[in-house]
Amino acid sequence: MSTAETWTVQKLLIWTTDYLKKGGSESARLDAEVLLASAQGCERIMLYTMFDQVVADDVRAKFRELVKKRGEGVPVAYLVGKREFYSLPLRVTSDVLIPRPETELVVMTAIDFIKAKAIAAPAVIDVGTGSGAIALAIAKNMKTAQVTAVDVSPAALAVAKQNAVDNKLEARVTLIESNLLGEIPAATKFDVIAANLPYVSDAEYEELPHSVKAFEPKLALVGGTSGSELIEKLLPQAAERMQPGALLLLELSPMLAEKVVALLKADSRFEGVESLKDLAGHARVIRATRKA
Ligand SMILES: C[S@@+](CC[C@H](N)C(=O)[O-])C[C@H]1O[C@@H](n2cnc3c(N)ncnc32)[C@H](O)[C@@H]1O
Repeated sequence: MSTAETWTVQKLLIWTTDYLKKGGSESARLDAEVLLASAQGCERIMLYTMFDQVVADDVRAKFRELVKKRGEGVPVAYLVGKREFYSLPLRVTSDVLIPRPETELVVMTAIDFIKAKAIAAPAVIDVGTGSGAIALAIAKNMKTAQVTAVDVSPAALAVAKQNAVDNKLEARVTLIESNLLGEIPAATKFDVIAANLPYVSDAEYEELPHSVKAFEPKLALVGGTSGSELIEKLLPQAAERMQPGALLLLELSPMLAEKVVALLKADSRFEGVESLKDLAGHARVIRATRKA
């Protein structure tokens, strides 16, 4: 990206895509577009109407800085400070996990359940809320839902709070600092308990790509020696706080699915235990209902 040349939007995108591809990005063109739109202060789609326009020096300087960091492996979502989840714009910082598309399966299943049961004012809790992704997507789409979102990280809760305010959902979403359901009285009962808790084992953590390990919070990723420790601790706490017929949804690594299904099946308080597959065909979410 030399200064003597005339850099149009199109030329800049071609150059950057090539640069990021060589650096190992699997989404080089998309990365380049998202970063240029951010530097330019416009929607990505607008770039397509600006291909022949020359990019101003100050925009190019901002863009160069972003591309440099992307080249060092910083995830695009952290660079632009946002990520869309279930059509909801969410702010993300390095204090929260970047919401993943697989997690939309949790939201979809919760919404389908609430609709099918025609629960008038569903009480929902999201355990390990991070950016607030699951809690806010359910609240946004279920207008009568009262949603509680807990996380052990105060820094993550601050991000979730901002996202609740930005999306005008703060009146129906209560944020609580809690180690699993420790701060939620056992007398409080929910219709849906959803959790995308850390599920990476200590050994798997070491093998994660640099772009995850170096930038996303370890607290959001590692579930313990086997990875399932937090999920296992949650099961009895959840059983106590579910209405009869209530739904439990657990996102996990496909490698833990069989183990968690077996644990739930062995627990007489649960029934209807089933694993749900993500778009790649992997067992990604376990569902179970509370026996009456
Ligand atoms: C995998 S991230 C999921 C974030 C968000 N729910 C999502 O799907 O994008 C797990 C979250 O659980 C939180 N967490 C870790 N240990 C916890 C615990 N013992 N109790 C409550 N939350 C915990 C982390 O701080 C992190 O925000």
